Amino acid sequence: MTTCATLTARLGDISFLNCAPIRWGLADSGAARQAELVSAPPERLAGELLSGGLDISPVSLVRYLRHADDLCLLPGIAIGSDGPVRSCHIVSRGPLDDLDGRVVALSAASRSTTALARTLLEDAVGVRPVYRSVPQDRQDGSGIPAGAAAAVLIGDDALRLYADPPRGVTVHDTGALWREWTGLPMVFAVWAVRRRFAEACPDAVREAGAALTDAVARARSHPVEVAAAAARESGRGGAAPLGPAVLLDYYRALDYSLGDRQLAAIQEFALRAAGRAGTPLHPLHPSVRLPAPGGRT
Ligand SMILES: C=C(O[C@@H]1C=C(C(=O)O)C=C[C@H]1O)C(=O)O
Repeated sequence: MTTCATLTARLGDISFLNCAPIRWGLADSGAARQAELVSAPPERLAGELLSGGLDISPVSLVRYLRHADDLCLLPGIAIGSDGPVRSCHIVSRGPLDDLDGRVVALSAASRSTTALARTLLEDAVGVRPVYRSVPQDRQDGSGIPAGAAAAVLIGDDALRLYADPPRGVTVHDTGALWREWTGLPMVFAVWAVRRRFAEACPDAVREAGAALTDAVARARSHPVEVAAAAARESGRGGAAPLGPAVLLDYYRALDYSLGDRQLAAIQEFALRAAGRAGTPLHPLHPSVRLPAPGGRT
């Protein structure tokens, strides 16, 4: 049985710096003290959400589009960019049009960027690489594993490569490539709600949605504090810390909104990337609407 209480939804949190502003905003408002926040990489969160261990979580856009029958889209919040995103890349040792027949390593941590990169390489650049899935943490300093000519990677590792590209490696920002090709923003991740939880506890969902959009607004109005907090977070676990200036630029590039342009971009992505994500992608349908208070839509 599902029990409902305000802000007791089990909330996922992507353990990358892309969600540091949201963590900051939830701490600033005090919502973080009430909510149960589970931090993990996006694929682990998707597994937890689909198996019922979480109620609401950010997941890769592809995960949402694949499972749109079981998930609702939380309105008003996403992770995307209108142009360069700085943390979702194809990294290569040569031009992208040299990748025909060569091995491109795809980070197993990503579903959206890997499908986007395949679409860009095959349909915009016009090459047919051979793909190999690799755990992202096995990639070496260049981001490109032995035997591969290029790699697709996301998150903090990708942001580090962007901030300080190794010699001989070119970083191709997939948000920028998608924008050049389609004129549209890209949505990499959305917040999804288990449909059964949304139907049973619409008020808890609305409250969690309000807390998250409020967290984004708070972070947006304190960019310097957010960048400083994220810079401290970036050095945890022995990683080389990123400077606040890099993070300030990163959060300027990231767009946490989900408006009409982003919804149109999701439709376009679902059409263009169909077949590159392993399983069919649902186009957006009325299921994006949350159930109305007191009943189903
Ligand atoms: C901007 C990012 O957004 C993300 C990209 C994802 C993907 O490619 O599947 C999934 C979740 C987000 O973490 C990033 O990870 O750098």
